[in-house]
Amino acid sequence: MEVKARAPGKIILSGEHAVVHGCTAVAASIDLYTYASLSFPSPSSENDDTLNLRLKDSGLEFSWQIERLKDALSNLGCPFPSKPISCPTESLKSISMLVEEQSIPEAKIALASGLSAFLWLYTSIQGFKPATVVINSDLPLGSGLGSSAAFCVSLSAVFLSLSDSMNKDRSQQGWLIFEDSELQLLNKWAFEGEKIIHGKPSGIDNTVSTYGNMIKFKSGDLTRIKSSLPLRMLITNTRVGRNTKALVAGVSERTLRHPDVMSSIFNAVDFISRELSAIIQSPTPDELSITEKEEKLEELMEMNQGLLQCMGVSHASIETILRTTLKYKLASKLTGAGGGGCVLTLLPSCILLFCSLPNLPVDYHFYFVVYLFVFYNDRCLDNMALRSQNSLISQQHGHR
Ligand SMILES: Nc1ncnc2c1ncn2[C@@H]1O[C@H](COP(=O)(O)OP(=O)(O)O)[C@@H](O)[C@H]1O
Ligand SMILES: C[C@@](O)(CCOP(=O)(O)O)CC(=O)O
Ligand SMILES: [Mg+2]
Repeated sequence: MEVKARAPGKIILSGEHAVVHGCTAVAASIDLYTYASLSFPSPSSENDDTLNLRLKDSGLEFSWQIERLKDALSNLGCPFPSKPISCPTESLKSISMLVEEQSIPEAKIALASGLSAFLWLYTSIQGFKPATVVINSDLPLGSGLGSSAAFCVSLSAVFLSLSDSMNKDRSQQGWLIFEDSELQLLNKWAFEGEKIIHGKPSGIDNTVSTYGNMIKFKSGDLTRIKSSLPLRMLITNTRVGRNTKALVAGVSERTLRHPDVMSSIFNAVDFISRELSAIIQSPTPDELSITEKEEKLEELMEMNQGLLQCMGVSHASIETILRTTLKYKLASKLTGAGGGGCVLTLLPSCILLFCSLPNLPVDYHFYFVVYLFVFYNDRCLDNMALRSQNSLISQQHGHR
């Protein structure tokens, strides 16, 4: 028996970091996914006493004897899929030891927190059953596109879909449909995984990965947003690696040193996100033309970037991209935790109009923009993949 699920990455249009401190942020899912599959061994299989995790992108494979897992995590008792709880400190210590025993190569040590999240989610939802889990991803890891959340959401989806908490009757052509309460449960579990990777996540990344589309998020509450104008964002990867946990901790330390200043900065970001979401949602045409709306969005993105600099999360590589795009009168901001990672650039409709002129190749604007970013770009997306349905899909093959 095998179950598969996928969960998308995201971009944050405004409000990263401030959202950790209770302010509003706006995020959208993107067309890059993390894929997870779970299979249980047949009774005659050789792998019936191990839990295996295969990370296809890094070419690494990890394996734990079920008895070893039971010894280390004996205090957990029965699995509790319908009651997401935070990993207790004692269990996290035991899990860290189980991860250390795997001797991860030094260059890939950042994966350790992902492995810990995996072990916590698996043992809490599925208990101590032998299984094989395979992961692969379109997303660059540690680049601000929410790979950690997509990892936790796709894992929670496969683990829950084979647990008693799922109603298996609601399937369409082999695809299991998650109803609202099940999505909520899965989002809560994914948040617990994110906590292990990030330390203090706001929950925006796992929420947008679970529900798809575009969302406004504040203090754990989500509001779905429908954009009334075609927003196109270029995503540029600086390829400077960084770690969200350290950046979030750095902002919290700065907040302790300068509480009043930081509170004003967060407050300003809150206003930016609220104004940005209002502009995105306001009907077109209204009193503002598309161009006027885009100009406002550009200004808000630039202001948000300035405030992120004040929080101490920009980076020389990000500043280089800001300067480069500014030469072409394009506005940019970092997305995600910053410190490297990815930068967003709004592609206004005047560039897009260019490509709809007769006799111009359809992809003209795309190549034009790619040309601008050729030195920096890892991946160009000309579309934010605004999804009309849940982006989570889980497919069952056969039955146990
Ligand atoms: N496909 C994956 N396989 C294993 N671990 C992953 C995967 N995707 C994400 N992770 C975990 O998440 C970490 C990156 O998360 P983070 O620093 O929050 O950056 P981002 O979420 O922006 O990509 C990785 O170092 C790893 O621990
Ligand atoms: C910085 C933050 O706002 C977003 C982090 O996103 P990412 O892990 O860099 O993709 C943290 C959070 O909201 O949990
Ligand atoms: Mg992350």
